[in-house]
Amino acid sequence: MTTNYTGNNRLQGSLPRIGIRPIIDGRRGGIRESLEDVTMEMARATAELLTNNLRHSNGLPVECVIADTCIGGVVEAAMAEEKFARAGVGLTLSVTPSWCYPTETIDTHPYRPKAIWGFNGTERPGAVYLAAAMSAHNQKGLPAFSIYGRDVQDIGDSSITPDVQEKLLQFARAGLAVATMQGKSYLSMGHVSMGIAGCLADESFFQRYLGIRNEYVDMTEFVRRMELGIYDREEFDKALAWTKEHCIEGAEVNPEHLQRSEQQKQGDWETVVKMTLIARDLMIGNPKLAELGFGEEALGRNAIAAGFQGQRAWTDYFPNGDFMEAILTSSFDWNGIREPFMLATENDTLNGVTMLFGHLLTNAAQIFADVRTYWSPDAVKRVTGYELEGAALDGLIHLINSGPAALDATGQMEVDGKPAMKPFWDITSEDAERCLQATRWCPAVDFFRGGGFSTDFTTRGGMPVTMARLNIVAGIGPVLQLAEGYTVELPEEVHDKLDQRSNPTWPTTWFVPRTTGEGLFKDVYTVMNHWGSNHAAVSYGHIGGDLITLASMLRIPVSMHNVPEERVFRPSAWTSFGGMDPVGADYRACQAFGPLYK
Ligand SMILES: C[C@H](O)[C@@H](O)[C@@H](O)C(=O)CO
Ligand SMILES: [Mn+2]
Repeated sequence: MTTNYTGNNRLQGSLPRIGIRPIIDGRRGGIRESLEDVTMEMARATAELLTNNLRHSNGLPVECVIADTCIGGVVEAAMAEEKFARAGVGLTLSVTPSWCYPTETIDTHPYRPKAIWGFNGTERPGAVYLAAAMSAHNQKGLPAFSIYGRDVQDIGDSSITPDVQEKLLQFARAGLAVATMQGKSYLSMGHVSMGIAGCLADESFFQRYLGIRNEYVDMTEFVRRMELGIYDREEFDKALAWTKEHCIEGAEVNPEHLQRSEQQKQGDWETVVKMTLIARDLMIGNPKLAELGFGEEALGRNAIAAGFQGQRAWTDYFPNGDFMEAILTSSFDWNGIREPFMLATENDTLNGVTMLFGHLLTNAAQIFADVRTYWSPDAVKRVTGYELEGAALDGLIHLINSGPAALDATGQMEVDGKPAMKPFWDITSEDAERCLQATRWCPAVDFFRGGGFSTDFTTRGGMPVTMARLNIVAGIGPVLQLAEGYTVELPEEVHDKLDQRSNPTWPTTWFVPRTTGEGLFKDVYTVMNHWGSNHAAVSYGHIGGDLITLASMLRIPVSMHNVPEERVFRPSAWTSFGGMDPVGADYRACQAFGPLYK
């Protein structure tokens, strides 16, 4: 399989760059001159760190743009701003080892994420500037992130200490996510699925918090395109052949009278492959369609995320979207290894956004899941006779989407010998093949009268993951909740007994959140009992700190998390909203500053 960088970067809009702003004491005749080199070196070192450690989710390198001069006053600040505007800078990092003049030099862009690294060296009062600049940002209502290393360094020491590196990268990952979403679309294919409120696209939320435009297409568009052949028919032939070779049919669990004939199933395979091509083309377009005479369709909808309603209007008659959603959210298909798409089942727009957050922060595929069942140790013992042990000692949560999930979630890829979900550029064709081999495609069950093929696999245990969900609550607006934890594996016969009670043809991830013995993380049951929706998006790694940083940039409060304090990184202003009560301060700050794009 080849690695294919053309994935989703047919999206319009430049990939955001990071602006680096070297700030300096403007006094010439000695002071400024003595600082020029060391300040510009800080900028170069910062740019090198970011470029070497960050990539856009489509695999392209993240570029930094350094101001042409050190910024000692308002004119040089304006010159830098002009350069950044031309270069598509979406977030800025100011760096300085010395005292400078805050209101003359800070980044006053109204919504662009911004941070300042004040060098901890006492030859010059860099930290004094940092605090004064933060005070200016806070007085002006332009929240900014403060980065200050713990140990004093000698002036001229151009190394970036690990604690500063961590903060610079955490800020940059979240800031890139904010900037990447701006100006893109969320495409609803269909509308509300079975009364799920998350399907209601809250345009005010998308526009004012994310800068994302809502686009809509009726599901009949799939019928039009299939019947009129508005898809790349050569690719279809290639895709169908690949599907027949790599997608192994699984158990037929339907009763006789509901089973579809072999002929029907062959037709269903063709339909679901076409649906996959069409959904992708609807999201990001396809120049091949223009060659077929369909210029408008070739453009797509510039969708960085989308949802497919599926149930029930479509699935009561046509094959369901499980294959389409599973393949598109995976990091590979018949064209090779590529960036996964963010495609929400049942068009749950809020879970789709949560998937998008996780994807932009990790660059990996995301799991869409129903949060279906909490299994207590007693219940597992009663039903299976098995005593839960190890990480599952306190019980476990059955995450199982109603049919599809990214094949990356099989956990067949590894990092350092452990199950993982990797950015597509680190995935090998052997990884992809193992994921496919660990998956069975089972004829759809009775919920889906029109047939289709659901994604049956069980995630390997031992993977660090973060479960999250964006909710919208009247009177507050968007609220994020998250739980870091691990996947766990049950003995096969135990899993089968529990799985058979649910829907054994669907994808299972057994999840145990990290609990603290108190509050919302008192125990596993409490986490499930306070989950705000039927769905969750699951990312690889413990990314709760990054999600908290991202949420603060978007002014979205976090209602529930189990992230240790040292990984919680928000703008310095949050402290003034009651740093002794961080959760309340978060709510008060988000309320006070309001949506990022107002
Ligand atoms: C098949 C069922 O209708 C499921 O799709 C339904 O229970 C859900 O997934 C609800 O989120
Ligand atoms: Mn669901």
